[in-house]
Amino acid sequence: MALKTKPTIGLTVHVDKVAMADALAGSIATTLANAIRERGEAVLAVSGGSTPEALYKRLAKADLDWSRVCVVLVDERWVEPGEAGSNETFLRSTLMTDRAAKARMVGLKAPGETPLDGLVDVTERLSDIHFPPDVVILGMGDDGHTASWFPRSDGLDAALAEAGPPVCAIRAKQTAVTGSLTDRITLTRAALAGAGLSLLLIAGEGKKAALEAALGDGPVADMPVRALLRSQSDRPDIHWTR
Ligand SMILES: O=C1O[C@H](COP(=O)(O)O)[C@@H](O)[C@H](O)[C@H]1O
Repeated sequence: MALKTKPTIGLTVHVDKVAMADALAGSIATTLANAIRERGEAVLAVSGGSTPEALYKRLAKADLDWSRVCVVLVDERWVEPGEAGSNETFLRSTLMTDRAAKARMVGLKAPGETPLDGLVDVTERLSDIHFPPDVVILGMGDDGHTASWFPRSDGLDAALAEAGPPVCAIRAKQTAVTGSLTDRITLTRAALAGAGLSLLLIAGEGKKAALEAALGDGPVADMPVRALLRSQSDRPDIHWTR
């Protein structure tokens, strides 16, 4: 059961991650099905992280023509599939199972020492994908990053630009909150803006405090999720659970 609380924040609270999954899987599947009916295909952009795991496993069972769904990663660490931290590996073992195994998945890791080296390949890979996606599932870090839009990172301006390429390289700065970070590649705000359904999923008291901070005053560069929270058109629906 989902309870609407704190209307100033606009946060939907769920009792746990399974309840969050049950509450959201239906509207995600319906949005994808509508896109398939209208365009013949649907695009689902997905984040890694621990919060959406139950949702992905639940969504994988949805009665949908998954052969017409393209699943694209929102962001990726610059590691090979199978290596620690790979979002692609996480998605293959959670979402790309059951009925959803028929979907096409587009990962963001390409050959190259760094994300900048791989950018041309990944941009080419994304060239036949319909942007904005029909559904975007985002998470948020304690530092206020979403996707791989890290505070004060090299590449953040490109990530937050309202027009431009769909993907960019990110080199995050090490902070007390995040520790050391692997270089990342991420979809940009330009790619994600205007999605049919945009969801920001967060879990835990720490993330709730981070959300409250992000909803307060301060530079976008300090908590890049603010770029979306302050947007009239691209503000995601926010869902929280313990
Ligand atoms: O670093 C990342 O973390 C966030 C959130 O992760 P969670 O474990 O709190 O759910 C995720 O959305 C993002 O894709 C990832 O790069």
